[in-house]
Amino acid sequence: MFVTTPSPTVAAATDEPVVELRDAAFGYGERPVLTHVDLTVHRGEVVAVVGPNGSGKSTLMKGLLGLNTLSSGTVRLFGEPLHEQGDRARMGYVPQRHTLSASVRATAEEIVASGRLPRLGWFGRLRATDRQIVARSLELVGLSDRAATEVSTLSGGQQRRVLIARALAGQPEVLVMDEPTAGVDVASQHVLADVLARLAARDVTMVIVTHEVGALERLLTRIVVVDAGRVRFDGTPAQYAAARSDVHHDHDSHHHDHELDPGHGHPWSPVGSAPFEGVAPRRSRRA
Ligand SMILES: Nc1ncnc2c1ncn2[C@@H]1O[C@H](COP(=O)(O)OP(=O)(O)OP(=O)(O)O)[C@@H](O)[C@H]1O
Repeated sequence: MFVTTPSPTVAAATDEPVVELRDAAFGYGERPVLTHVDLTVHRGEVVAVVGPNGSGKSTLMKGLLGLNTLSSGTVRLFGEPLHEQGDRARMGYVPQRHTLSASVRATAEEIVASGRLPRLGWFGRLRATDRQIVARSLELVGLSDRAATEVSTLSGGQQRRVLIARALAGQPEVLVMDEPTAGVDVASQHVLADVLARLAARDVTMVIVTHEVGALERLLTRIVVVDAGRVRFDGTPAQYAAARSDVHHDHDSHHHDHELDPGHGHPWSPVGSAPFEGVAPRRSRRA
């Protein structure tokens, strides 16, 4: 309900995790891609999930949305087992590399309105409140003035923002985003970071797969490192920076492995761009 009425009272009333994974294993067929995942997300947190290409980040996101096979362990959403979760709209999802095809002939407003579908009543018609929520979602991503624009004429960054607005229109309680800033120019990345900061200020819980931690550092409460199908680290940005500098120190003196380095020298790696230098310790959660 954050678009019209942020619900801090709900957050204050319950300390129950919104997402809770215990020893979970996820995959697509017989063999799990990710194993032994323990992850707890509380209301109001902004969690970045980082790691090398192919390490299992998207698989983790799909796993907590129930979009792939849970082969062992448990996933609980809002205190209930995943498969008993009746209201799927409580989890919003912005999938990876999803842009709108050039052949889509629809305005930004129409695309965002489609995100309202899970919330519509029997007759499936947009009511005045739905239209207000659609308008508010466009406003949150800074695209009110493009509501009537054909999406195919928008830039890649603007299209990503339309897709975020579409997810917001469903009024999810948790927003799961798979690389929302990937493939857009630096200026658009900053605009997207501002959009996410606005959502964080409204206590929207977010789990964000990203290769550009630096652009989001000011709003993160936690960083989770996934590598080779396992969660290797889970802590605050300050703990992450400290752990990484320890590992690097060890490496400099003893040539140890870069256990916490999600980049392993990948060009996108936050390592080297010093994303966490000088970041003050943050609340581990907002709620
Ligand atoms: N639909 C699928 N069916 C089978 N295997 C898959 C599927 N999607 C991903 N995989 C495999 O799961 C592993 C992890 O992939 P995943 O997409 O989760 O990694 P990632 O960390 O998100 O990578 P990237 O940073 O490149 O997006 C890879 O070995 C990949 O080939």
